[in-house]
Amino acid sequence: MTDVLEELSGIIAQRLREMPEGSYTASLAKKGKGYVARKVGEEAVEVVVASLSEGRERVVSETADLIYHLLVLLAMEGISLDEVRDELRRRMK
Ligand SMILES: N=c1c2ncn([C@@H]3O[C@H](COP(=O)(O)OP(=O)(O)OP(=O)(O)O)[C@@H](O)[C@H]3O)c2ncn1[C@@H]1O[C@H](COP(=O)(O)O)[C@@H](O)[C@H]1O
Repeated sequence: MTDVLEELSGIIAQRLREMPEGSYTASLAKKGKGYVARKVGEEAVEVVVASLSEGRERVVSETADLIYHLLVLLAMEGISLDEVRDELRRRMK
């Protein structure tokens, strides 16, 4: 079974290459890396707020938003999930 993060990263990379009409990823990319970076910050704050006061379902939903936006930012930086996996592996005790 394909890893969902891997699959989503592949879809995001395709959207960034093809920039199709109606794609939210393409619309983010058009606004630039600074905008996407700020979205990652906003989504992170939404995870914090959900965790402090909105319950676990909202935490799961906001975490999914955060991970999606983070994957878009990584793709725009040219960083693969494998690079992040390698870094996590390197620091694992
Ligand atoms: N996983 C996601 C995903 N998670 C969250 N979001 C979008 O992220 C936005 C987060 O909501 P916000 O209220 O923070 O943002 P907004 O007000 O809609 O937009 P802004 O004007 O603030 O940028 C929503 O519009 C969600 O639809 C996502 N959009 C797309 N995907 C997946 O990404 C892939 C490519 O999608 P498209 O680029 O749309 O084809 C597909 O597999 C999608 O399922």
